[in-house]
Amino acid sequence: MLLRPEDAKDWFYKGEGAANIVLGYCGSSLSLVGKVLRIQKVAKGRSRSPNGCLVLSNHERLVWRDIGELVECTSKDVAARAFIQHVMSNLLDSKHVDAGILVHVSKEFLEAVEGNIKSQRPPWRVDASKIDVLHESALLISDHSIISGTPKHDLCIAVEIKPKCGFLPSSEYIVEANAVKKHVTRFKMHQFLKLHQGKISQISLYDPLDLFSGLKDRIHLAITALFACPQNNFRIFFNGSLIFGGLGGGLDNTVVQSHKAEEAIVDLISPSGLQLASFLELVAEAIFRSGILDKLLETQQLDVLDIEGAIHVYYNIISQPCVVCKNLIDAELLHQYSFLHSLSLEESLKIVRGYLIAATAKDCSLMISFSRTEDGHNASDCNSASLKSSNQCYNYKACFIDLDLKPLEKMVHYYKLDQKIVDFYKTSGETEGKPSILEVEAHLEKN
Ligand SMILES: O=P(O)(O)O[C@@H]1[C@@H](OP(=O)(O)O)[C@H](OP(=O)(O)O)[C@H](O)[C@H](OP(=O)(O)O)[C@H]1OP(=O)(O)O
Ligand SMILES: Nc1ncnc2c1ncn2[C@@H]1O[C@H](COP(=O)(O)OP(=O)(O)OP(=O)(O)O)[C@@H](O)[C@H]1O
Ligand SMILES: [Zn+2]
Repeated sequence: MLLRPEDAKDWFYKGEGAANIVLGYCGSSLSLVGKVLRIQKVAKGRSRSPNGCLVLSNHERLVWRDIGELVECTSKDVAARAFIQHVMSNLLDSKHVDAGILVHVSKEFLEAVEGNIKSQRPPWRVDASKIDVLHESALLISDHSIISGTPKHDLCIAVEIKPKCGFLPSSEYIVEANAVKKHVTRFKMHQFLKLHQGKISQISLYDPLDLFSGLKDRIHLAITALFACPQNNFRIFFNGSLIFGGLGGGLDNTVVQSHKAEEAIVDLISPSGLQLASFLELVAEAIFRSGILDKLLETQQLDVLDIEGAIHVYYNIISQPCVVCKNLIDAELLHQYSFLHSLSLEESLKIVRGYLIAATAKDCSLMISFSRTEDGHNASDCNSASLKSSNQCYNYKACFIDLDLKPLEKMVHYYKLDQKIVDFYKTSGETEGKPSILEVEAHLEKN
């Protein structure tokens, strides 16, 4: 399949993250109805790697050497697809993962799309990046914000949740000074840094440990907190269009969040038989029943040593002196880390592979779409959830998105960011259950 300039009018802007733009389909081709197109972006002013170049570095090819299709990739799309298909899909269950298929896209098609969607993209995203028009392929994926086959007269509501890390690390390689990491979630600590950096205007009370708890009431609590402060962790779609949450993947550029928006959501949702509160309850019910987050948590826990351990092992792989150990004077710590540096290459590769897979699992999103069951019958590929309060049964379908491979060279960034988050939390975060100065300031500003 080749998409030509005359096809561009059938694709509309659906959203974007740091690396990709996602388009929805509004044309009439049966093979495209119910699909989205995920197109790669390139940072403005940054040159792209020429076609034909291997996507992975030599060290990355070592880490992923068991996955032949991945190591030989000369296109990011092919690599993304291979990683999802051969790694993430096995871990998360293929029924919740769609690796997509590659379609050819002409330069003229991409240029036409770029022109059509420009006004809908968040300005800061337009300033930072554009569609990579020299890229010859894009990924065609099922649109997870709708349930295909939903009768025309019925409605489909979907949520997108970016759960982030759902466990507290317990690695023995976490230094005593950072012991707080074992008690406070990374999400919470990161909130304080983001507030300080002006990336968010309010601390979210969402607790990933609630969402991953496996307990219905705590899951419900988490969903309610996400709704109260969605940032880039929560969105609602109505018949495939975003009605609540931030457009463009930013942290705090929420398009619909006012009280009015809440009313609008209620209006929109009620024809499907749901009120807002029941809808949030239904989301919690689906997560609880499906157990879909159990596998995500297991995959996140492939990060066994925490970045404070994995960073040393990373230096084994790239065969360079460990920058962390170089700056250490504590003999006991040096001794502890010398064990990590004595690991074999095979053991080191396994640890770093696990860390990178876990990093993908900590950053992906979950989309759950709902429609009413017709006469109590389930759609063939859906599960169902019902609400005690309304006695109404709903079909739902849950899928993971954004399962991209993280670059090996990001390990150093991960280490630095981790230290920055903890250091900042220790100096400015909550102390002994009392709100921090930052929280108080944010509260005062808001009121
Ligand atoms: O490091 P984190 O936890 O802040 O995660 C980054 C995300 O920030 P978040 O805190 O979720 O707002 C960040 O999200 P935003 O761009 O802020 O919406 C990206 O998902 C980034 O991944 P990548 O660089 O695009 O591969 C994410 O980077 P990775 O750490 O997943 O590589
Ligand atoms: N299969 C899909 N169905 C429906 N909507 C989708 C799908 N894939 C992506 N989207 C929408 O497009 C947005 C951007 O997609 P995605 O997260 O894949 O981009 P990204 O650039 O890889 O993100 P990141 O910033 O995490 O790297 C998502 O947040 C979601 O709202
Ligand atoms: Zn070291």
